[in-house]
Amino acid sequence: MTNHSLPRPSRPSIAPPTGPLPSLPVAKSRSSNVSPASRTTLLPASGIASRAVSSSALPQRPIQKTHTYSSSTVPTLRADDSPAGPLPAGKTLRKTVSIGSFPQPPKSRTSSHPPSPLSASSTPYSDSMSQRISSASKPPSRTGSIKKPRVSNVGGGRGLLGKSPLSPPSFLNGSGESVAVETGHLSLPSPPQSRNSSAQGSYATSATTFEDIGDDEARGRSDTQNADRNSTLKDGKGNVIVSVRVRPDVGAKDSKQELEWEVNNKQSLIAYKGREGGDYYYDNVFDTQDNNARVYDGAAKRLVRRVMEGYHGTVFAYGMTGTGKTFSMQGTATNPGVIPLAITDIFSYIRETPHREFLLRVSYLEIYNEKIHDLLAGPIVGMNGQPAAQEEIKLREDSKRGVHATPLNEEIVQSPTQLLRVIARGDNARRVAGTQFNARSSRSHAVVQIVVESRERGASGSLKDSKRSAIAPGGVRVSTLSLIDLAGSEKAAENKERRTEGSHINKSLLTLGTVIGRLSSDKDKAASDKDKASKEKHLPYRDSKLTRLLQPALSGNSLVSILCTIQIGASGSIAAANSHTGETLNTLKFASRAKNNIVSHAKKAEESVGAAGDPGSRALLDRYRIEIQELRKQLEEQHKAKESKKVDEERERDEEEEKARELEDKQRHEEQMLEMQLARTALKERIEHLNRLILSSKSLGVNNGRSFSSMSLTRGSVMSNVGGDLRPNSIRSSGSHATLEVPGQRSSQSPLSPVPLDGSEEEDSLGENGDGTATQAVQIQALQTDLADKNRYIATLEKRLLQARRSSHSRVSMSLTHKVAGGSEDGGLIATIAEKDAEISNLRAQLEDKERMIAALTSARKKSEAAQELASDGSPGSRRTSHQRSEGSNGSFAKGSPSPISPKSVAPDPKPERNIEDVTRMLDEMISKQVDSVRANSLGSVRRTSLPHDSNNTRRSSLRPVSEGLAREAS
Ligand SMILES: Nc1ncnc2c1ncn2[C@@H]1O[C@H](COP(=O)(O)OP(=O)(O)OP(=O)(O)O)[C@@H](O)[C@H]1O
Repeated sequence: MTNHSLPRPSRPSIAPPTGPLPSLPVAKSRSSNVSPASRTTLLPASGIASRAVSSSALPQRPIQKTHTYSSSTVPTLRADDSPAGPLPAGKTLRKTVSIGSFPQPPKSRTSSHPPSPLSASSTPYSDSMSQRISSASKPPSRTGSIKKPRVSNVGGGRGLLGKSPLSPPSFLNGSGESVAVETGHLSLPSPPQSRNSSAQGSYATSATTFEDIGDDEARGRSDTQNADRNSTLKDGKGNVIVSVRVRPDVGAKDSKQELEWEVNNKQSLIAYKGREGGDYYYDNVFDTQDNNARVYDGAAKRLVRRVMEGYHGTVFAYGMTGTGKTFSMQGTATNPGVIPLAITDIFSYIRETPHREFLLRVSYLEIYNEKIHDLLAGPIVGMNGQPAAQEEIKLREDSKRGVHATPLNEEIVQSPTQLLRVIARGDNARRVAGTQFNARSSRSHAVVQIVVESRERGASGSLKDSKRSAIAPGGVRVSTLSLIDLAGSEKAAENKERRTEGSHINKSLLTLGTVIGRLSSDKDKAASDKDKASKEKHLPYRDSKLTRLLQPALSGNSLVSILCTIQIGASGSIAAANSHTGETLNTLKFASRAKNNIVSHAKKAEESVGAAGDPGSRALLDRYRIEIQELRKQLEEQHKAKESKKVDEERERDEEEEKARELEDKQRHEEQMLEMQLARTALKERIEHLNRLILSSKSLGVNNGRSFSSMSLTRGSVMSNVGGDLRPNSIRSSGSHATLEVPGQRSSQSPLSPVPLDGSEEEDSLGENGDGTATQAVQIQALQTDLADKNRYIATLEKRLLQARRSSHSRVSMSLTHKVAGGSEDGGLIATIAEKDAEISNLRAQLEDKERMIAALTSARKKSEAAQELASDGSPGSRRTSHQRSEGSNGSFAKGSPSPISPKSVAPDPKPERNIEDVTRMLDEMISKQVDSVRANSLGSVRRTSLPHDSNNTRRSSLRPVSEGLAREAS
């Protein structure tokens, strides 16, 4: 039987402790001492296993890799060393509550169950002995490593993992076996495994479910062990993983020490063969060859995944100073530790879970000299510019958040790089100092806390949709991953500061050990004692900040993974080596107690719905969602308000435009009315003038072709309305005067306007001497006045027309832009304009007629004057005529009696008489024409809109019948 023992490592760089190290608070009653009585392995003193093959000698990866250290003294395991004493049959060593999905036992192919160490009391030693012997008698392995047969009894101490066959399966070793199988040990370095970055490929330790058997196989675990663990697949589930990592030695090695230790990572065994020795089984044992990736895969990967699924998880590294806690947690650039690998996995998980959305926030604190410091707070500058102290951070507890430090910076992170950067910032702020054992010793406990919030995405599950939807169905799940690098226990340093730090560190670690040590009795107590206060009194969580902070994890709310780091070899004095060994044993015992005592009831965090409204809620994701929803609502409201304002403005604008249009229409209408009124007035005035003219002409007898003398004779008849031969000249009533609406104009402009209709006008019209000469002059004067009136009127009309055109142009251009149904109105306007034009041209024509008439009258008068002059040159006719007229004035003439001035009787020259008659006839025609036209115009204006406006001729012709009718009516 040959065991290959490793050469003792020399440690030139790290001097062994010179004095006794302060022992960790290990409850002696639970020590894992292996009772000599129960420890059945009887190793010959010479049977020291040593590494027969150097790691460099064999290029291939060994099937097994166990570093065996031998000791001349064989430790004994006393079953009665257990604080609880020998376990009664069926008594469970640990009460554990597990979740189905978290740690499950490994799958294995065989089912070889070694006897439990506890069975030593109930099982004949011979059984185990025979097994060990048979095991030992197996042919040597490929490397020829033959290990001494040993009995490893762990049952006596709770910290050790052996069990009675009566006891239920252990979380750690499945069936609770205490493996005492001798195996060949290969001291070959195992090549670093390629790390599976996917969270899916993780495997668990003996206490956890193996999801990737291939990984386990790669590790070369023995079939036997896998089988043992498989046997507990169904019933052995735990939420606590305890791993031990052995730090490689550097420099000189203590061969004696090395020989006393056996590290078997395949069996997850660490055996100490010295005094108080024993076999220590854990979920994982990482030897000196294992890199950080392997440590992470074995100790933390599964837990990290569970945290992403909604469980709380705590990973902490515990061990003596300089044993590699920080190295394991942080790692190096080429060998990243648990923290960076966990971060990578967190983001891998998020990528692989598209149906959920996540929010990550991170905080980083340290407990230094029993004070909490925020490592992410950055340097604080005081009022005087000097660095100031941080606000005191306290630990508080509430139902929602449990125990938590406050106030503490939390940073929301969105990428692995960002998260790593935040943590690196905290690392830089952490207190480290050179100590006797570690050039960069952590002087504080450092806690990285990553809070994972997650919630189900919307129904469609697409990122886009979920971004759009304000609130996805379901609540927010909040879980926490705590990654803790504890300060290492250390002996009192010479430096005062280090000593103070060390005392605080040791005190908190002592409290931690005490709490974990009392957890088992707490479990028993829990059933009967529900009182929290008495429980807390029993468990001194409040004795240190560290235990207070770890309270949720230790009291079972969290999945726990404890990585204990040890260093086996220690150079230096015997005392130092002994102290070092004692310290290592303490660490191992702590690990065993933790595994045995910590009971995790970890449950998936509830999805909190509606917690967002609660300001104390941790679910930032929900709060953000609500905030986003509210902001969106505000935005929509603002948008709506803006829209309605716009609509109102538009409506107001429309109303204003409408009003302006109406006003404009009104103005236009008024203008039109005014124009019409003016036109009407002017027309009336003209009619009146013309009427007066007609009256004058008729009273002169122009119409009936009589001579001026006969006209003068008929005047009296007109007045008296006597004589059927006489025409009723006075056809105008005073009503026509009443229609004149511009009296000032009329009275001032027209000399004929105050002409009464009672016949007095005839006095004027007859002239001074009543011989017709004066009448002609009066007529001419009247016509000239009328002409002046017409001119003025035309000027007025033209002015009005111009104004009307201007306003209509502007209106037309306006109405073209926004008028929908203004066509008829425009047509009317245009028609009005055309009508006015026609009227003007008509008036011009009339004016021309008048001018012609005046010219004719003037020439007639001249001729008449010439004729009179001739007559007065000796002709009695003229005097007679005058005489006859005077006679006539005194008496009445019979109808048809010859006129004294008749051409036949008295006219010396028939030519002038003819001329006068012509002129009279012409005037008569013109005047009657004018009267017709004016009357037709004045009456036709009423029907104007329905009349065609194409030309003056058309209008005149169309009006004629009306004027004729009127004339008829008048006559
Ligand atoms: N497994 C390992 N492989 C290689 N080097 C290691 C290993 N573990 C630790 N070391 C080295 O040992 C030294 C001390 O390690 P580390 O600082 O991690 O110890 P520690 O336990 O954190 O000490 P302390 O409690 O004083 O902080 C470091 O230089 C580190 O690189």
